[in-house]
Amino acid sequence: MAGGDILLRAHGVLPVLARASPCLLRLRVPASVRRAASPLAAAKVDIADVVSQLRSGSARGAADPKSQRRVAEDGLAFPRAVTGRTRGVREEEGEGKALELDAEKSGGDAGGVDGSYLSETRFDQCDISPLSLKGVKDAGYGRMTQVQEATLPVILQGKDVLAKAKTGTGKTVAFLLPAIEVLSELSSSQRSQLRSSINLLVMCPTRELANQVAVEAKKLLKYHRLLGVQVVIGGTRITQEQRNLQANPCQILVATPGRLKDHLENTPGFSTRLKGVKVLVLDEADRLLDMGFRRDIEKIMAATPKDRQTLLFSATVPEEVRQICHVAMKKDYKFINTVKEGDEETHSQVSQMYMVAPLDLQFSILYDVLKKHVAEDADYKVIIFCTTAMVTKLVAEVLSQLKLNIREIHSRKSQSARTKVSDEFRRSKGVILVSSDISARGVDYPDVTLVIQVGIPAGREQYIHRIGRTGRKGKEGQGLLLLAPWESHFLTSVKDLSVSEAVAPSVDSSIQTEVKGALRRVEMKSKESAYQAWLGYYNSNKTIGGNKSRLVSLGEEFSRSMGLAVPPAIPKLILRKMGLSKVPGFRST
Ligand SMILES: Nc1ncnc2c1ncn2[C@@H]1O[C@H](COP(=O)(O)OP(=O)(O)OP(=O)(O)O)[C@@H](O)[C@H]1O
Repeated sequence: MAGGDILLRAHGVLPVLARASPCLLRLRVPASVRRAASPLAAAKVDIADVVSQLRSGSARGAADPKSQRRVAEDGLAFPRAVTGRTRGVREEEGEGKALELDAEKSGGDAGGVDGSYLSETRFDQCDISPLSLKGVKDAGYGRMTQVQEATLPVILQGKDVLAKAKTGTGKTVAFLLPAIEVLSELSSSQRSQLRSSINLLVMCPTRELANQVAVEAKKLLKYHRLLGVQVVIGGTRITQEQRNLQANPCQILVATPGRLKDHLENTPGFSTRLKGVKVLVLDEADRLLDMGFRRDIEKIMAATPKDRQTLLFSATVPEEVRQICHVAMKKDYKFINTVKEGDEETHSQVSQMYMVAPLDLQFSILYDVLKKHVAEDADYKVIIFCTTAMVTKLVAEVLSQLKLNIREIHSRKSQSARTKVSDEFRRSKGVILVSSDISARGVDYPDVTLVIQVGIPAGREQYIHRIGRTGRKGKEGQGLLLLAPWESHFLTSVKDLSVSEAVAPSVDSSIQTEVKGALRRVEMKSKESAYQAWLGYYNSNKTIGGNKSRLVSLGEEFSRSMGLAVPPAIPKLILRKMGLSKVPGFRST
């Protein structure tokens, strides 16, 4: 087999499965090699083959001096010597033509194990106030990240900005810092006119993310005595928030859309306060502008002044968002894209694998992969993403029964439980977080070693955001997407990313026995709820939900994977809501 055909990287989940020597696992296949072939087109590679070729040096990994040089050229392993503007940043004005900035000089990835996600520019070389600079220094930031360097001057010019940059590369500071500068430069007469108004409004799709943004804002505001930040999020008592908003009105508000709309409709004086908005930020803009949030966001935007400055940030900007972003921004907005053309939207230092296995083996495979990962890395920190809240609960319960150190987070948990688990996971190592998509975007948990996605992700963007919980700030990470054979069509939507196939391990019988025992100990109620939620999720999937009789048999397969011989009955009302009441094969209560 030619070395160039090898797509499996030598670090990641793969070695766990291959039981390969750990020293080999640090070898890296450069992006140029991975890009040279389509991962999905590649034949399955025998793991022993890969390991032996890497050992003999015939595989084009970083062990080969030539490819080491190539790695350096790609900017993957060594810092690039750069001066001036951020390399590879594409700036585009409104609907106008793309402007390539020094694109020919740009290397490969914006990320790298050595910190090359940072630009050459230090914060103290920028036009920011001494108060902000002191806050930035205290936060421990010396050099700007590439997205910060690229967006700061444009935002300070007062332009609306749509910015795209890879996950974990500092987008929060990129919008907060210039927005704080805009506020701190308001003259004292403007300030007194705007008294008690909200001048910076940041919208986030999840509560955890809103809290995190507020924490980052507090760091930057440390020396800005006149500016304060508040958070309004769902799941907390609105009356308490109303009292806080009244007793201590702050100029900066971070919010989730539903709760903000609630305040707009029910909190006296709130809509007047929004008339003072100078800067509006949509963090995870593509998510906020999709159908789930769009109505709330439009209502909120309509309550803020038309001449505000608007900033849209995300790691993914699908074409549909480009089409509709004029709804939020002025015509001459700038699109700043720090993901170089032809580069992948995920990080090259994250090893991405997919594995296709039947549902009834997936709990055993999951347990096997986790056990090996835990044994290999004492500092393991894993996130497992599941399709729905109730499936998340079930997976967490099964894995807890298997004596793994599990935490569970999803929308059916109380907000206080969510906050507790989130804070604990942020601080900890040696722990596995089983999560629904509430942790998919934005949340910045340091040093996540492995992200596992079980079942088909809601879309390509969600896959990218979920995998982005690892490999942050240039660190290495691993990702595994576990699919059933009938879910493998999803792979076409990530075919341009370096997702390589890993062969499912042959799980030994002792693991299967342990898993069966664990499944028996999980309450029937959890299985019933997971089954209903699972059906709801796949029923609304365009490809799978289209064929109802197939959905019945897939549901039976899922229920068998939970150890049930017969699928649970479903309340009539729920079947009706899912549009499944007339489908033969579902039992109802
Ligand atoms: N200039 C900097 N130098 C070093 N670290 C930084 C810098 N700016 C931000 N960070 C840190 O980088 C981490 C990632 O930042 P952040 O969460 O804003 O990333 P992001 O691009 O918004 O990611 P996502 O796409 O997942 O939302 C945070 O821990 C943040 O404190």
